[in-house]
Amino acid sequence: MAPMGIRLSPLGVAVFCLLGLGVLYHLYSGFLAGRFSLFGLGGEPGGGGAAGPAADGGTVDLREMLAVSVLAAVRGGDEVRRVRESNVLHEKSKGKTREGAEDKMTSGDVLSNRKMFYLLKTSFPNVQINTEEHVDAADQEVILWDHKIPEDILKEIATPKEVPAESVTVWIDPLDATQEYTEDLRKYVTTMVCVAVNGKPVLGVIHKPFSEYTAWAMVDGGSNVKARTSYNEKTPRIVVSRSHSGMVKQVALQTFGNQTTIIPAGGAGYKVLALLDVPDKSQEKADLYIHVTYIKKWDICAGNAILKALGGHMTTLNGEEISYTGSDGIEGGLLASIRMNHQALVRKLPDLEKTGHK
Ligand SMILES: Nc1ncnc2c1ncn2[C@@H]1O[C@H](COP(=O)(O)O)[C@@H](OP(=O)(O)O)[C@H]1O
Ligand SMILES: [Mg+2]
Repeated sequence: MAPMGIRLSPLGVAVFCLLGLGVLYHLYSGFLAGRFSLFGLGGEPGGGGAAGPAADGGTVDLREMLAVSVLAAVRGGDEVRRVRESNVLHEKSKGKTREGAEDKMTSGDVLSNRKMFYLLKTSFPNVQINTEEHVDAADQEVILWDHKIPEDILKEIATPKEVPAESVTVWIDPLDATQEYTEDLRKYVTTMVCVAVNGKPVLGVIHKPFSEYTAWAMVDGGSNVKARTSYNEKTPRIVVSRSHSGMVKQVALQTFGNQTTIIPAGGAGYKVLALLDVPDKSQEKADLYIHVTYIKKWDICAGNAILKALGGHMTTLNGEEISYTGSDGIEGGLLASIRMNHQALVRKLPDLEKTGHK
């Protein structure tokens, strides 16, 4: 008999205990989940005060992401140079592009990809990374970043810029201009990293391994590269693909007239650098970059971010902004310009669907 005349039935006690256990389980599992999400980030439990989406993957600092992206592009570039200098490229075809060109891959692509991917993945485990080449999970490499931000970045970008990790998509091109790499046309080759936030290109790094030149920029942050002082809008020099050209020459001449100079060149990274003030002697200069065939986001995201940071534009030929999330490909061609009236250029260009110039 219980005190004060209350009788406890065995069933009531069992239900009460079960309810108590349920409440304890609920409280404790929430507590553990909170701790693990913080440890996954390397943060201190109880510190920070992050809210919203940060509860899942936490935040990342874009200035740190820029430092690691530059390091990744340089380390990948070292592999690209080493393989080229060894003259053993192990060239393979991944298949054909829609237009029937060989889609090539070499040991330079694979080894650079491995370095770049794991450096970024180890440093920022919670962000989505999309890369041109397959990553072999059985061939992992743990490369640790020393958490040093180079002086030139600190000088341009004075404070950290935190964004939710889940808003970030990284695009890696471990070797742009693979076709030209196999032809030993070294000046066209670049390695690239791009960081997009909510699909918008925000950080871009383009590295030329054979000239050891690196261009980087952050939208609303800073850059180590500038636009040139003048561009020819009337009869522009137009840089175009030499190996995936489609009807680009016809489109350019039809739009700007026969006085326009066409510069065929390899690599989307190289072609964006052609629009900027780049000290590298091997770099040709152009006023516009036009592409009409299908292209992938890792080829263009870094150039798009750099142009945007410097006040320029990269859009489809219809003038639409490109979103760097979701699918890999871009269907509507490309127009890249800086210090020009981009929308006026878009209006000048023919509609490729109607003219059949795709
Ligand atoms: N029609 C197409 N289909 C697939 N990839 C294309 C393409 N046109 C261009 N590209 C890719 O975009 C990059 C720049 O091309 P281009 O030098 O012709 O301007 C190259 O990247 P990779 O060398 O990284 O493969 C190339 O393969
Ligand atoms: Mg590429």
